[in-house]
Amino acid sequence: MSQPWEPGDTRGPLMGGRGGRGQRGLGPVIQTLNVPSGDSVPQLRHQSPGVTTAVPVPTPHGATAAPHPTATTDCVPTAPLTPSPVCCCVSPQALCSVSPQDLAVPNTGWSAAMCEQFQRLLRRAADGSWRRIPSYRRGLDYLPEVVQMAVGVVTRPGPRLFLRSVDEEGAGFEYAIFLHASGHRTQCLCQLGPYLEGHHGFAHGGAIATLIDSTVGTCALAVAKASVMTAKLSISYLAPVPVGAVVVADSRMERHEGRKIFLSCHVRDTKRDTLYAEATGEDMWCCGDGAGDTETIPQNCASG
Ligand SMILES: CCCCCCCCCCCC(=O)SCCNC(=O)CCNC(=O)[C@H](O)C(C)(C)COP(=O)(O)OP(=O)(O)OC[C@H]1O[C@@H](n2cnc3c(N)ncnc32)[C@H](O)[C@@H]1OP(=O)(O)O
Repeated sequence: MSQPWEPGDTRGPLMGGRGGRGQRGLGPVIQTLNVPSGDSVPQLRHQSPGVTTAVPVPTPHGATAAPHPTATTDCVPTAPLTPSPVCCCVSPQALCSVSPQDLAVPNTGWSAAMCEQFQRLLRRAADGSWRRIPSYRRGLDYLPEVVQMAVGVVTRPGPRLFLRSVDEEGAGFEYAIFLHASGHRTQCLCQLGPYLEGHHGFAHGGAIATLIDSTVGTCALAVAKASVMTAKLSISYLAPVPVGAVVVADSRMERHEGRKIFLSCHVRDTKRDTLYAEATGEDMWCCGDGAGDTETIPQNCASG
């Protein structure tokens, strides 16, 4: 299996240094939840040291999306990007009104295999059967339409999402989650970077668990349209995942009872030759009494 970096490969995050996301320190305050629709890819950022440029890229429908503003290009801070000692929730970018940066798009840390699979999944999504879910650094901006239903309009920055805790492109989790039109299935295309290594050359089991939990959790969120918590996760690790490998975690709802949503997840290579892990999970939505079938799952726990 090909690795995204080789020693001396200047594409790699270990050579590229920090700040590949175009931001350092804390991210911008989220002013709006109007994010790009799930099936368009707003930008592919090309990078040279110290410069991040938004360039248009083709959408899956063949149109060319306008460059999406980034904090780096449109919101250049005038102070060093270090967290404020007074309030950890305010950054130099906080006054900017840019939209949050969608990170579920190609960057310089994505391997050719990752880009190829991403394009394949975008093509598959073009008929509306799937859609790409934008992904942001902060959890509350994640799956915004679902979160908004669960907790109302978000007016402050959410906590930083664990999977987006590594800024260096390609070093940690690089991923894009696709949601099936049924709302009961998610697929996460993921490249596991070198900071996720456990045994030499292989991804840490906790990283695999994180990938699975996030894919399953996103599926549960989409089903419940409300806040959910993972109550149980059982994983069988069947084969080690090489660092740098591109995998697909495929999760679906199996059934639900009351507040519990039962889900399954399989992690495979992109050719489906290797089953790396299989898992079952139970997520519980965190308000209301629950219900016996999908139709009666509370659509808005905040008001129901
Ligand atoms: C926002 C953007 C995000 C954006 C991110 C989106 C994707 C990322 C998803 C990440 C998900 C996570 O990592 S979540 C973080 C990891 N998970 C957690 O921290 C959960 C910790 N556990 C809890 O908070 C709690 O135990 C809950 C919520 C799971 C359940 O507590 P509860 O609501 O008080 O329920 P309780 O009354 O005790 O029990 C109700 C019924 O459920 C059963 N039950 C209770 N707990 C469990 C359990 N762990 N496993 C099985 N069954 C259980 C009880 O036996 C009982 O059955 P009966 O008597 O009725 O038959």
